[in-house]
Amino acid sequence: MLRLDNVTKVYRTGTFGGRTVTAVGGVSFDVLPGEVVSLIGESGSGKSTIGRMILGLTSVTSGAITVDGSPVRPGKDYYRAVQGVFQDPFSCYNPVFKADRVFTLIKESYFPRVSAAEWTERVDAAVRDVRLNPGEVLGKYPHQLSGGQLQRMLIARALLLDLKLLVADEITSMLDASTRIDVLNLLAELKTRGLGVLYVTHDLSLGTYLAERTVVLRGGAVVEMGPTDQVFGDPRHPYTRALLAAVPRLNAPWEDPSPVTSCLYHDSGAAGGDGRSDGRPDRRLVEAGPGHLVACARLADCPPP
Ligand SMILES: Nc1ncnc2c1ncn2[C@@H]1O[C@H](COP(=O)(O)OP(=O)(O)OP(=O)(O)O)[C@@H](O)[C@H]1O
Repeated sequence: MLRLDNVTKVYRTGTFGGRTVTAVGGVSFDVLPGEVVSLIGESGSGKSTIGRMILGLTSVTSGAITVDGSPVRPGKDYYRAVQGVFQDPFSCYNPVFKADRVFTLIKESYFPRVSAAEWTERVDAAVRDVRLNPGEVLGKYPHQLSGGQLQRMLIARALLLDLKLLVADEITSMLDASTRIDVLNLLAELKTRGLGVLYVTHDLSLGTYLAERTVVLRGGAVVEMGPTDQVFGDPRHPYTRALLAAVPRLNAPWEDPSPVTSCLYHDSGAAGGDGRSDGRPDRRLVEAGPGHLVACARLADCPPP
């Protein structure tokens, strides 16, 4: 199980690192085995930073990320269990080598003692698992394959390991509509194998398609999270409502989301007598229903995280 506990990431910027950007502030959520959780937010909300911290590609400033109770430890053992697939499949392949070199590298690192014949069988099985025909994709250069085929080969590569968690960061945004649905259905199948999937996207409709739970992120903090049907069927935070209102609908003009008339956080008394919290965004989440958590909707009245 993946768990983020009050995770914050502050980047240093500027010529001598004199300025800082809080990309993620006090985020807590988990992803259970066999569950797809979608992490939704607009550009710059901190989604990729969370993915990169889980994959050990950037450090955590404070808080903790654990997988099955162990902290992120970039290295062979960790990547045997935790893998990422990203938006642009072409950037993951060296155009000089055939695309199936991604499988060879996995064999060299993780399974050097597996015989060539057995490895061929395993690769064929993994490629078929992602609904590709080995005869059509193996032995080809990246430019001879489509984005969808390359993306599925990266998922097949992950399946060759003893994977527990897959971070899928905008993996369908460069694919055409039908290939996108194929890849989403594939992710949905992965969860039946007990794999946890963190599906990072800015596209609401894709997130709702396959995720049991949804985490809505804004400005590096969670504004609402819970069962997907609750978050999108009964959105309680104005930002979630605004996101939903912004989804284009055929024959329906765009409407402003309904104005904020109440705030669960303040109205529940969770803010204390003076209406202020200790500034930790996760503390500002209150329960709107079972497992359905909503942040303060009058952020201006609360101290910044
Ligand atoms: N290496 C970095 N150094 C400094 N600031 C960064 C760095 N990476 C990201 N940021 C900043 O952190 C914030 C969150 O960025 P992040 O890429 O995580 O957002 P995102 O939600 O994934 O956006 P997008 O959907 O556009 O990829 C942004 O303000 C971004 O400018």
